[in-house]
Amino acid sequence: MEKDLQQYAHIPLKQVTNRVWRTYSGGALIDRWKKDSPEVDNSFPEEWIMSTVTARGKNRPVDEGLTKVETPSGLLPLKDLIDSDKQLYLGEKLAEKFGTTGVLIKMLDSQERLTIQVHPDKRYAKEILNSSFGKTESWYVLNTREIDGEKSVIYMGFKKGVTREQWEGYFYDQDIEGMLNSLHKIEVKPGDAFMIYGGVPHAIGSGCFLMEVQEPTDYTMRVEKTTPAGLQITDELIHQGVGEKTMLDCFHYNDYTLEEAMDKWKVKPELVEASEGFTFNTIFNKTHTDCFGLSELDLDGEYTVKATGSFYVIVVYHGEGTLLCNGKEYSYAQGDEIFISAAIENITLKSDITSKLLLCYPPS
Ligand SMILES: O=P(O)(O)OC[C@H]1O[C@@H](O)[C@@H](O)[C@@H](O)[C@@H]1O
Repeated sequence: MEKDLQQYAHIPLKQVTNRVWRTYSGGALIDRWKKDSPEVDNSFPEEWIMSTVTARGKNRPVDEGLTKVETPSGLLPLKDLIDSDKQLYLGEKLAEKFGTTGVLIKMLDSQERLTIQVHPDKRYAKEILNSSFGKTESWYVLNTREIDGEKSVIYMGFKKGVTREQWEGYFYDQDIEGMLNSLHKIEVKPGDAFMIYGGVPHAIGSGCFLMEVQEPTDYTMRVEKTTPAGLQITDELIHQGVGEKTMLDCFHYNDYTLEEAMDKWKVKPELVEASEGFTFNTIFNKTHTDCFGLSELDLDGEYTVKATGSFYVIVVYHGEGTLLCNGKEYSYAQGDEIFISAAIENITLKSDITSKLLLCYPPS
């Protein structure tokens, strides 16, 4: 069996749709991107991509969040393939250092504002949650929609002058307006990119469709006990079992002006390479974090992606074409999520329809 599973490290692997339950509603723009109809907003507003992480929700299926990929012998959990030969699938360095992919990728579409929250940094994750990963994350805005006349915004970081004492007061009083007013509110548009480091308070507003590349955990500390739509959040989802006091330690109580916050966390995509048939931009890279990376390839022709020694993931935001891998041609189309294992040498992408391809990378 192990040997059988190893053979799939030499072909591009596409995953099947993998929607995950959350406390907020959304997802219609994920349906649009996937060309699924009808386009509906419901409690499955996230698509988890190449995930070997299970989602933390109350009374949810035990394997929720885990990716299955299409292989010539049917659908198989990505985790089983990787576990059959970590070096082959992940690459030597990752196999040794983490023994897992080290990254989680998501498409997220909010119909309502998400609750105000924070994620652990590595130190908190280790000391409090006994996890070698925190949940530093990144948002690359792909599309926006106005909902009930509200522009698409995000909330990020404490405003200048906000103190821990104030924040704790708002939490114990459940003063949501007080909490929202303590954070910078930023209108977003497609192409905007933000790093959300562990410890930084944040909330995604309604009408945001974004790609999120992040550390591979589902640790979210929520400070709102009722969601904007009125759903009661259980204690477990508020503090992940560590208690409210320790939950409040997860925040970094640093305050910034809006300008400082934007300088720290808003990321400008940078051109790496361009020719007549393609433009290759880096969005998130080593200058922002060593936890993951994201690049964007706009293709109207041909481009060869060079092997890096680690696996990577191609997400087709739009377009259509072929992927040449180990002498064989495969097709790609909008909505595809493709795992390219470390065992695969260079691949060549050729577009039939102008394409936007998002390349997601594991820790460097
Ligand atoms: O707290 P809920 O509504 O479940 O949302 C949790 C979501 O929050 C976002 O800010 C991101 O961190 C997502 O990765 C996460 O899934």
